[in-house]
Amino acid sequence: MAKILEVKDLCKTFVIDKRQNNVLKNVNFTVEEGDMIAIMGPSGSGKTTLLYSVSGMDAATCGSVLFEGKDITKLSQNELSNLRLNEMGFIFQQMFMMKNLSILDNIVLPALESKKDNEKKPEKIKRALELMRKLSIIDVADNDINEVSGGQLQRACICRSMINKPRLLFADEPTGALNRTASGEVMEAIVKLNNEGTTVMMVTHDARVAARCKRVLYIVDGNIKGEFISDTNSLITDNERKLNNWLLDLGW
Ligand SMILES: Nc1ncnc2c1ncn2[C@@H]1O[C@H](COP(=O)(O)OP(=O)(O)OP(=O)(O)O)[C@@H](O)[C@H]1O
Repeated sequence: MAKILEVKDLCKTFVIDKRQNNVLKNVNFTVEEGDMIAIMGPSGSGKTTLLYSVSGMDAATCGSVLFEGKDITKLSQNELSNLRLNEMGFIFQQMFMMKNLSILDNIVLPALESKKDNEKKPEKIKRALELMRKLSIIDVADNDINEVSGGQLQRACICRSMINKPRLLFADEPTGALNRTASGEVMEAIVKLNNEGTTVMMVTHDARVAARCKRVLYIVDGNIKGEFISDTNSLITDNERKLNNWLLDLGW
């Protein structure tokens, strides 16, 4: 498998009132095409900072982040925004959407911003509708964002994150604000996209969610302390039990 992301000696330090907080300390890992990785760890261990640093949303303090061989820490702000718009998708716990647009219009919006493909607007709308059908939210295409459930809204956010056919999907606690049923539906959607070839890297506190991933990296105090590889041949419940035991051993 080709490497899509190579993180080498990544450090991130925040300075507040001249006080340094070394949040990421020489982090190294690789993400291969088709991977689905969960980042877990105690609160404040640096999970979100890691996600933001490797996706170029936040600047690294030192080290390198190779996205398909290109070091994104060396890119200009403009190059980074283009890369994020066209090659990366983002899902957050807070489902930021434009209030004055329908669900469909929200999903299409990043495609209208992108010059990646030479597509006309009707083709972009067609693609958005296909994504909505795949994630079982086609019925709410014309609804306002306050006329859908939390699970539907998050699946709409996933459609939006996929509209420019990203190579890598980043998710920060994508199920954090959802009940168990909606969380299950959102995970089904993400697993489906991963099965179709989208590489996924997500932060989660939920072992049930992480158990659906192929790998789990456990981060403590800005360092990766261990890696769990899912047994894809075992039942999801068995994998979840093994993951829970592994997390307990690490002090979770
Ligand atoms: N923009 C920022 N400016 C200053 N410090 C920050 C910033 N973002 C994060 N930090 C600090 O970095 C550390 C790690 O935060 P981060 O949000 O990455 O942890 P986390 O593992 O995702 O936590 P949680 O599970 O609670 O969301 C914390 O000490 C936090 O205060």
